[in-house]
Amino acid sequence: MNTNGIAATAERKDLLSNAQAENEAARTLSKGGPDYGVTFPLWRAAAGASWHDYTRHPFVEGLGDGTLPRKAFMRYLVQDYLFLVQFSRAWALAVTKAETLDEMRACAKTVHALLDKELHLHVAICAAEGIPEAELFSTREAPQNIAYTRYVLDAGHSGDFLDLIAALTPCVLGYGEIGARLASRGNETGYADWIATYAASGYQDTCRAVGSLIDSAVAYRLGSEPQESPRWRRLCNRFETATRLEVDFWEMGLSG
Ligand SMILES: Cc1ncc(C[n+]2csc(CCO)c2C)c(N)n1
Repeated sequence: MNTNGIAATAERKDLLSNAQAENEAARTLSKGGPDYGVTFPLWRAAAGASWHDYTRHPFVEGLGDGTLPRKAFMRYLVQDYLFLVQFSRAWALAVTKAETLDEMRACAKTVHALLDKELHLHVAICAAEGIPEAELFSTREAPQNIAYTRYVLDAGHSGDFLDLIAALTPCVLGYGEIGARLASRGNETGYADWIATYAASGYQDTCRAVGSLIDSAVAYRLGSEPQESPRWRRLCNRFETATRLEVDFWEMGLSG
């Protein structure tokens, strides 16, 4: 093959991969979002309109088109710092509720990522706005923040690993879905860094890893037909309740 032939093949491959990427995006949209495994899409479908209210909330749309007032974003971000502190505790609880070493490792990794990466992002943005970390830590928690984080912790304390994971899932995978969708619109907004954090391939990989953790945890405890288990409905309820608490969290950002 001459060099032109090689170039033409490379170009065709590019065209093909673009077409594949577009097909993938179209399939993703028609399904209501990325799958991240097999359990998550079932829980998402069972949550019905609540999932839409969470992932298409006006706060989210404002991030996407840049119309979200900075004051609302900062109110959200300061509360989110406190939220992440409680979520680190919840993932640490998941380490103690785990039943396999792989589960323990996956949850411990998330605790580490939260404490050593995600929290720093919030601290850096707040520092740039003149809010020091000590002030963040001593801010009063909003009732919506208390309701959500303590609901998740209670799901873990009163239930088993699956109860806790079902309550943790909307947070992790919902942000993956929101980030991917907002980034695919390609708007240049003041919130591009926030969007890029969750659209990044690193975070999308995390979402797939968490999706696979959920699938294995469900199969390990409920077998190959989990939807037949008497526990299935309760897990769907946990997922939906956490989803509704995410909606309230966005509302808190817009209030005041
Ligand atoms: C209200 C609220 N919900 C979800 C997230 C996203 N999030 C929370 S913890 C975590 C990492 C793994 O658990 C991610 C991505 C957030 N920051 N704030």
